[in-house]
Order: sequence, then C-alpha cells, then structure tokens
Amino acid sequence: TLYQNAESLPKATNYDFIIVGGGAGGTVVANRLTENPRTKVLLIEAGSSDFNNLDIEVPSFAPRLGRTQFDWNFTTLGQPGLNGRSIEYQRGFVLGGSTAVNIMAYCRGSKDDYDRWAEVTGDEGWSWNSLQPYIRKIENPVAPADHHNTQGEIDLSVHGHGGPVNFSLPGQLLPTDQRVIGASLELSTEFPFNLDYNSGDTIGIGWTQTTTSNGHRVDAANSYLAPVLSRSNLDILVNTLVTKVVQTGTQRGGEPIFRGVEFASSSSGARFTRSASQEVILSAGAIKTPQILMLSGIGDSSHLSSLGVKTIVNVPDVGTNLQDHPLSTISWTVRSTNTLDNVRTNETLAAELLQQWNSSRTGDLVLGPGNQLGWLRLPNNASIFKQAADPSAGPTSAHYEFIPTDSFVSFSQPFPSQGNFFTMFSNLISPSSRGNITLNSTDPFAHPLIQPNMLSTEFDIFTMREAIKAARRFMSAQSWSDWIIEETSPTSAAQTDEEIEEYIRSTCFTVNHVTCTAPMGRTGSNGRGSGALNSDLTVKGTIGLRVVDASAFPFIPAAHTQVPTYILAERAADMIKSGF
Ligand SMILES: Cc1cc2nc3c(=O)[nH]c(=O)nc-3n(C[C@H](O)[C@H](O)[C@H](O)COP(=O)(O)OP(=O)(O)OC[C@H]3O[C@@H](n4cnc5c(N)ncnc54)[C@H](O)[C@@H]3O)c2cc1C
Repeated sequence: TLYQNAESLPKATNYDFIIVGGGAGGTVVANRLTENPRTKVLLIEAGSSDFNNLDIEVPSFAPRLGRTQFDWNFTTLGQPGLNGRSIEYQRGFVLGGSTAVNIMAYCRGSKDDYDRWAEVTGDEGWSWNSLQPYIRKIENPVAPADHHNTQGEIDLSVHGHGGPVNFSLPGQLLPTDQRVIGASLELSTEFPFNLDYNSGDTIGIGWTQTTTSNGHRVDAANSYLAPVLSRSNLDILVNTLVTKVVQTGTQRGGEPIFRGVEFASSSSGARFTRSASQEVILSAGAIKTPQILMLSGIGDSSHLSSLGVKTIVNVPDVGTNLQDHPLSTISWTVRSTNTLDNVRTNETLAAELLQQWNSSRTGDLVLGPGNQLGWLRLPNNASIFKQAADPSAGPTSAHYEFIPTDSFVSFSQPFPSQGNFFTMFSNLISPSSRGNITLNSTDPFAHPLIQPNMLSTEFDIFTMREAIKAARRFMSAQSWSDWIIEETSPTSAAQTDEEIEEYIRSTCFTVNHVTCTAPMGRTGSNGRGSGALNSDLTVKGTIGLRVVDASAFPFIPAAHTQVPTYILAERAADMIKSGF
C-alpha cells in the first residue's frame, strides 16, 4: 500500500524490515525481500511518488530536472581545487531516487573495479566473477526505440535476460555516430573500438547502453517497485523524512541494537517512531545516509561531540572517503545544420518532437547521453606515474571517459541561441581526490556540509588536462574533417598546460556520482581507515542496521554508478534473505 504521509500509516502493522530511501539501493531490497510473502516491509521515501511525471519519463528531458521538486537542491562547499567554487549537487527526491533524474547511462564498471572491492573487504563475494549472477539478474536487453539493427553495437552473450531493468542501445541514430566510430577505427591504438564496455573490460570507444525502453526512461521506481506495488507485504510511505535511526536495545556483548527509525513529514510536524523485528536498512544515498548515521550517534566521536551529538558508536569513517567524477567539456562549431542543438533553438521542432514522442515514443527525445561512450587510460609511461600511484583499479578500468555529444553543452557558459556544435565531455573516472560529508547542524531537515574536494591531487588535474588534449587528438581524425569547423572559445584559447588547467579549475562540474561515504571494509576491523561497514554491509559496532546504497562502495567504479548500486543491492538482498 502507498501512504502519502506519516499520519496515515496504520499503527498496528508490524514490519520485519524498514528501508530508508527508495532509490537504486532501496527499491532492489524492497522488491527482493517481499518476494517472500511472509516478510513484511516498510519503505520510507522523503520525496514524492510522482515518478510518472513527463519530465522524468522523456529521456532527453533529463537536464530539466535539476533545481526542481525532484531535486534535493544540495550545493557543495567551496572547493579549493575548483578555484573556491561551490557547485550544484543534484540528487533525486522522488521514488526512484537519483535513477529518476539521471542521464541513464547503463554501465556496470570493470572486472578490476569489483576485484578491488573483494580485495579491500577480504570478501571474495564482491569479485567480478562471484557477482556474475547478480550482474545478469538485474537486466533485460530490449530493442532500441527506432528498432535499428544492433549487430556490431553490443555483445549479447555477456548480458543477462529477463531481469527487471530494461536497457537498450540508442533509439535514434545521429549523423555523428559513424564519425565517432570511424575516428576510433582510424586512431585505434589510442582509441580502440570496444564492442561492449559492459563485458568486464571497459576500455575503448563503444555504443552507449542506456536505461531506456520503448523510448521511455527506466528507473528504480518503474523497474523494481511498480511491478510489486500490489504485494500486500509491501508498504511504501512517501513525503516522509527519516530523521534518525533509534537504538532499541543492547546485545548481550554490549553492542547497541538499532532496529528503530524516527520520521516526520515536515520539520515542525510530529515525530513518529517504528521498529523492525529484523533490520533497518539505510538506502538514503551517499549524502543522506552518512548524515542519518551521524545524527543517530554513529560516526566520528570528535565530530559528533562538536555538535553536541552523543556518540553511541564511534565509527570514524562515516562521512569520509567521498568520491565523485569531475567533468569538463570542450565544443566545436560544425559544418552541418542538422544537430541536436535544433531541439533547443527551434521551438516548432521541439513541439513536433514532443508530439512524435507522445504518439510513437520515437525521435530525438528518446535519446539519453551521447550515442557512444569512451573509456580510456593514460599511457603506461605517462609522467605522472613517476610521482603518483595509479588510482585506477587495474587495466580494465579507465582513467577518463569521453561522452561525444551532437550539440553544444556547457556547465559554465550560456547556451548559444543559434548555431550547430559538437561537444566532448572529458570526465575523470578514477579519481584519487577524497572529500567528505559532515554535519552542519543537528536539524535533520538541514543539509549536511558537502565537500567533494575535487581535483585536489596532482594525478586528478594531470588526468583532466590529458583528457582534454586526448579529446583534441580524437577530433583531429580524418573522419571529422567534413564535419568539424573549429574549437569554440574559451577552450580554443587554452593551449598551454597552465591555460588548460585554469580552464578546468574554473569550469569543472560533476557527473553527479557522489559515492563511498560509508564505505565497506574488512569485517571486524575497527578504527579510522578500516571502513564504516562490515563486508556484509552491516554498520560496524551495531546490530540490526545495514547500509545498501552507493555510500557503501569502498572505491568508486570507473563507470556511471547506478548499475554498480543495483549490483551491490542485489547481493545485499540475497545476504539479508539468507540470514533471515
Ligand atoms: C543528475 C544525475 C545524473 C546521473 N547520471 C547517471 C547516469 O547516466 N548513469 C548512472 O549509472 N548513474 C547516474 N547517476 C548516478 C546514479 O543515479 C546514482 O549513483 C544512484 O542512483 C545511487 O543510488 P542510491 O540508492 O545510493 O541513491 P539514490 O538513488 O539517490 O536514492 C536515495 C533515496 O533516498 C531518499 N532519501 C534520502 N534521505 C532520506 C531520508 N532521510 N528519509 C527518507 N528518504 C530519504 C532520496 O529521496 C532518494 O529517493 C546520476 C545521478 C544524478 C543526480
């Protein structure tokens, strides 16, 4: 049953599990736990249940969703590596969480990413090979919206079938597609073609897989939740913020039991508490999960006492270790009048395209991010490796990512009202910078302090710079010669390393992949740097409390982060079920 506010939740119901947050992590757990009709689950979501909103459904409307009713409206602290700038830090505030507002890239990450998780946790179950059943269980490949022949664009043998998350190749082909692929074939030593970056080896340029199906966004709400809404053992409470987890007892060994949650529908509204007979599962995402833990007395004791919060369990790693992917863009004018810029600059065309989407779910509006993605490594002899260790997980993980885009995009400049462009996103995908989340106040309705600390290491700025230079080399391929006119300002003026660095620091934005703020580590090891969670995702030093979301990653995968969250949550659900 779906309840719209805390007051309406029946008091008499007893729950086995209470899940906090209905995003990528929480929906998977809610779905899998309620497969057993005897398991009663309550999912509490702070945002609304309006995941059928048109701006969410139409894939290419994704950029409209920031700073709306579907956004938490976070802003970071000033970041030293970004010339002191604060940036908008988007997170989904609706059932589906950030999967309802993201740009839909479908990326599992690499074999080395998961093997590193297994290594740092000492838990072989997190390795790429061990996770295969979960990796395949999630997904279901479907035809692209335009039903084009996808031979040569995907390796279906590495994919699963019949899972809840439909994904597809680009639903509308673009004139730049063959130029991207052509440049990769031409410059294949540096930019090799990769038939499927989801095979475990991500490296190269390949066709983008997206969480879209039949021209429509696929998110955690419509894939994992909508099909099971009618289960009588699943209650969902929306528009309700969990303000903290509550200690409900003490285990014989002295460990505190946290099977309670406190929640409220508004900051001045009544506070309610409920407890679960088995577990409370925090899936509030990488910003709110550490905030909830700290507000509940679980975190670094010196930080908690500075705000007058009584420490119940001293877990120094809560809120530390934040990792994210910075992005930078570079644009060119093009010889064509047929680019996706027209959707922005021509209102008549935009109206026609919406009509086309409404009637047939086809056309330019079905598109997610660029139709291809590139996952690339610095050369082994790059000078930076003389002074810095390689932060990537291994040879199947990229250092940086390309998103080639058939239009103008910038996060620092106004969009031109006319003209046709091509843009390359260069994203740092194996960063060594680390940020943190701390409390600003003890008010759960106040935002915590968010310090991503992007580009705070030599490796990170070096790699961003090299990624811009690599983008220029890629665009100098013959296959672009009849398309590209010239690089636009201000990047065209940034030629020396110092100039490129200044451009990056003054314009760099985020791919919105905040993760790793309650990282799992070795089970039983304690103290700073040992992780906030055991390798089964239970919170260190507690009973009855687990974290299942992107906070739990020890390292950010060299990938977009929704699928790694689904993968983590699928295994978590199995671990929970087997212990119950
Ligand atoms: C703009 C944007 C673009 C992105 N693009 C991509 C992409 O193209 N591909 C990709 O793979 N990934 C992308 N991501 C990242 C991806 O969506 C996230 O990594 C993923 O959704 C994380 O899952 P999660 O469960 O940790 O958190 P979320 O999915 O954010 O879910 C957390 C949920 O908890 C709720 N919540 C928080 N606090 C509370 C509380 N106190 N009480 C109750 N509920 C609470 C939130 O409202 C939210 O619904 C993008 C993200 C954004 C924001």
